[in-house]
Amino acid sequence: MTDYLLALDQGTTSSRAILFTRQGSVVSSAQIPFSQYYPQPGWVEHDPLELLDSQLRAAAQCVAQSGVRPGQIAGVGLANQRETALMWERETGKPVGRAIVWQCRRTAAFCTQLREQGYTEAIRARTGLLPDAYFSGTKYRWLLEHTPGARRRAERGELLCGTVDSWLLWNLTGGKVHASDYSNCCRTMLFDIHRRCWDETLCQLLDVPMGWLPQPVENSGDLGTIASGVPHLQDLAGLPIRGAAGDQQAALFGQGCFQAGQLKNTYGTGCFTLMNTGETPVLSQNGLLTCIGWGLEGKTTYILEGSVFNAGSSIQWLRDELGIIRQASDCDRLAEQVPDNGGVYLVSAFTGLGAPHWDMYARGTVVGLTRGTTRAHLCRAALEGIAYQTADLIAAMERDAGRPIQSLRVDGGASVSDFMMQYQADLLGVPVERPAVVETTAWGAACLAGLGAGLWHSPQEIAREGAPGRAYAPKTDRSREYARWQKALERAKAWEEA
Ligand SMILES: Nc1ncnc2c1ncn2[C@@H]1O[C@H](COP(=O)(O)OP(=O)(O)O)[C@@H](O)[C@H]1O
Ligand SMILES: O=P(O)(O)OC[C@H](O)CO
Repeated sequence: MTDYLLALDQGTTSSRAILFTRQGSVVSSAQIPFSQYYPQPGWVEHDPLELLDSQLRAAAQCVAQSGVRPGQIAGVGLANQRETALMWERETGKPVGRAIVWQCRRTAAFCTQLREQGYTEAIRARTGLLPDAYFSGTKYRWLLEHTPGARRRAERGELLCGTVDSWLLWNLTGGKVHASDYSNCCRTMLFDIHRRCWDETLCQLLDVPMGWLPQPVENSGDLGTIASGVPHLQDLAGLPIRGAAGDQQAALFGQGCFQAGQLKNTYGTGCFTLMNTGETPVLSQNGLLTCIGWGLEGKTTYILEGSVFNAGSSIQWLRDELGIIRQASDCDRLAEQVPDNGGVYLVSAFTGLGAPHWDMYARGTVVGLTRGTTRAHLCRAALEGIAYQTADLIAAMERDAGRPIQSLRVDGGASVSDFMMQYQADLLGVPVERPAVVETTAWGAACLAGLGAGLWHSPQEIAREGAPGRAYAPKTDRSREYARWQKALERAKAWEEA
């Protein structure tokens, strides 16, 4: 019986592989971290070979320890850190330079120039994005401009480029497939989300040759097979790759948000909130991004997306920089020891504020301190601060979508905080639902592969078995605290001078 699905989840700090049953139980998993490179302030790079090697080894280890024979695996699904851009030689497959990671700010000045030259609306109308260094397009441009001979070689077809999904597909298929799925393409600032193709005008504006880019493909279907000779994967040669998506969209899919209006928030280092808006793209009036969730059998599902740049990272700050907790879970324990926040608000704008505020010059702020403030109040303020920022994002989504949300599905490492989940439900006034097993990104990739392999015929047929998760019903009215939060937010805004 080919009843298993293998998900490869290539993330920003580690590569993971999880083998699932078709009912969604985890049979086996493996995780391998890799190096981060910070060659200059604000720059972040990855070594493409380290990414690949860690991912291949994780896959091999996961299957080897599972006791499942490769022949029992119906399909492989990929999920990946999005926007990270790289290039490699068509002939040898060797990477040319390092990958420029999504967090890297090296193209910020060029993006400011695009805004000043009045391109914001044209970019937004076609791509659903705002000109920002976050997206891949200006990273591709940078690679071509700063690598000797690259532009000439790219134009001759000697070099290929892509995001991490393309790099994995190329290597897994032994150089047969140069493609990128819609959910990754739409994060480049070069992709027309309405026509679902690369946009000639934007490619010209960013000086990126169109022939250099991978072929856009749907998120499920025949994406190739694992070639013989792929390092570490000799035993997996011949396995079909049947699904791929950017990790945040994969998580939305894995959370089962198939209906318009359903949304999820992932609480990790930052927060990523995605709402399914159905088959019509909704252009935000409130600073959110419009993207493709997935393309399946000719139908495109669109999403609204917003992110909080610093969420779980504020807990890391309390631990590593202030030293007032020893481990993240201490933060919850302390927060629960005080009856309220004691008037303390922590705005974690360490690197500015993302959607819906978009303030590059905001900075982290703690207000309301008194001589009675304890570390428990600070811990509580940090957790509340994550929930307030999520509430700000969701309020913007509700305005754009023109309807209130019914519930919020959550996942990610920081979603284990019971205190924060309850506070989130109180603030939003709707239930917050956390699945028992929170590896929704990998499960989303597995589901896309399962659809491509024919295990199910539509997303609605996918049913995950297992222990139910936990739902947090709203209990306490937090409108007074939320109003005070808005005041704290104003104190954090426009702090740094340009
Ligand atoms: N009990 C907890 N309460 C609050 N935050 C937590 C808790 N446990 C972990 N975190 C936070 O979760 C984050 C890690 O989540 P994870 O989903 O692994 O992030 P990422 O994928 O961004 O690396 C860290 O920033 C950590 O501070
Ligand atoms: O690798 P993650 O989980 O931090 O996700 C990164 C996002 O895809 C960036 O947009």
